[in-house]
Amino acid sequence: MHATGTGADSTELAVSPELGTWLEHRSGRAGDWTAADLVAAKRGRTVSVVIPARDEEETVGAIVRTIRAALVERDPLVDEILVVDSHSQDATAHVAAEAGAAVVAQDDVLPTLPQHRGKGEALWKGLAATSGDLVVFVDGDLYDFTAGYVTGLLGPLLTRSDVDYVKGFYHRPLAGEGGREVDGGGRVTELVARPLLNMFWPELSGFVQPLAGEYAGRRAVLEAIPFVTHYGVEVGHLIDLVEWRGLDALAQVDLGVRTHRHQTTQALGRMSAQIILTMLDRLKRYGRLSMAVPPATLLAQFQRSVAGPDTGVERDLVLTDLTLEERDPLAGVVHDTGDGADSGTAPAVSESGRALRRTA
Ligand SMILES: O=c1ccn([C@@H]2O[C@H](COP(=O)(O)OP(=O)(O)O)[C@@H](O)[C@H]2O)c(=O)[nH]1
Ligand SMILES: O=C(O)[C@@H](COP(=O)(O)O)O[C@H]1O[C@H](CO)[C@@H](O)[C@H](O)[C@H]1O
Repeated sequence: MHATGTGADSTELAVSPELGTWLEHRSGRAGDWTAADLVAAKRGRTVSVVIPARDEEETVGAIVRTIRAALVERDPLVDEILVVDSHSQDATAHVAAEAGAAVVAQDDVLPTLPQHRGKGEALWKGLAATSGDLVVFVDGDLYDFTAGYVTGLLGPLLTRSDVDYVKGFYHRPLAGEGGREVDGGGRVTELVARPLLNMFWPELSGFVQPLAGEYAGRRAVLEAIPFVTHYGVEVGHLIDLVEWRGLDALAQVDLGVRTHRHQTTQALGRMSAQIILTMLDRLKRYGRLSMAVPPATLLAQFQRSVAGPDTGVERDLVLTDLTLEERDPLAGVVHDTGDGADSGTAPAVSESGRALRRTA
């Protein structure tokens, strides 16, 4: 493992031997597997792709069409594609259905439960509303998505039995009015998630893109872990899985380049706070940090005043409640709600989604 850098006393720096070994044998490339190879490796297992989508009418259709053409019609690797319409205000649901995906409104899945907002909620509902033995999560705001994202993520899961969860990684340009910064994307990753993971879970510091929105896992494992309802879902997964299954059950695959719709700095401020709160919760949960006073969850931000200065600082004060919410592992919830037609089956998703039956 080539590394650069010297310590304050000019000693050579190096990652731990465990991490060095992990990087060597748990990092792959999307090109390592062809769709045809993976179809042959399925051996009766099924694959679901879940796309969380809030206001993604511009991009979700092309993503669905790409998966359908390459991995349903040409090589039958993917058995179902579900877009979870996450309170979109645009034509996301229509565009996704036209492209050939099943579509379900987020709140129509397990409707008898209290409802939450957020990306993690959309993912958890997507898991509940699908039935594949392997589940691939793909963001709906990608501009240069290729079928290789899906085959790359499925490769380790279909060809190995000792890997439970695979994260994508990629170069992440930041495209904006000022042009394109080649590796400027992943701002919350570089400024928040990576430093904190290196401090508190150094065993996870080998993940090139710990917040990557493209990842896949075995259903039995995904249904056994909680899903933080907002943007803390990715970092929550990594921490919960490394604590439960160990680093060797996790892998990462190079998917090339990823460009996506970027959020504003203020939105990433809220995302950062959700990720920090998730990590503080896990530090406490796993006994790595005790806190005399729990962190406050009300975030105050300041925006250029629209309605005229009302805060004495000539800006509008924007308050957001970031109380950490998470879904319990799905496996327990499905049995507890018992909404299925008979004991142990998953509750039918509403008619706008898919009538799914899954035995326990
Ligand atoms: O409440 C939400 C927030 C986000 N998303 C989707 O989750 C993915 C990633 O979210 P976003 O693009 O906002 O995050 P970023 O990639 O900017 O970090 C996208 O497909 C969003 O449409 C969602 O389904 N529900
Ligand atoms: O990686 C990141 O820093 C953020 C923001 O990315 P950009 O700075 O807009 O490229 O994007 C990711 O983070 C979210 C929270 O984990 C994930 O849900 C997104 O899928 C992922 O794009």
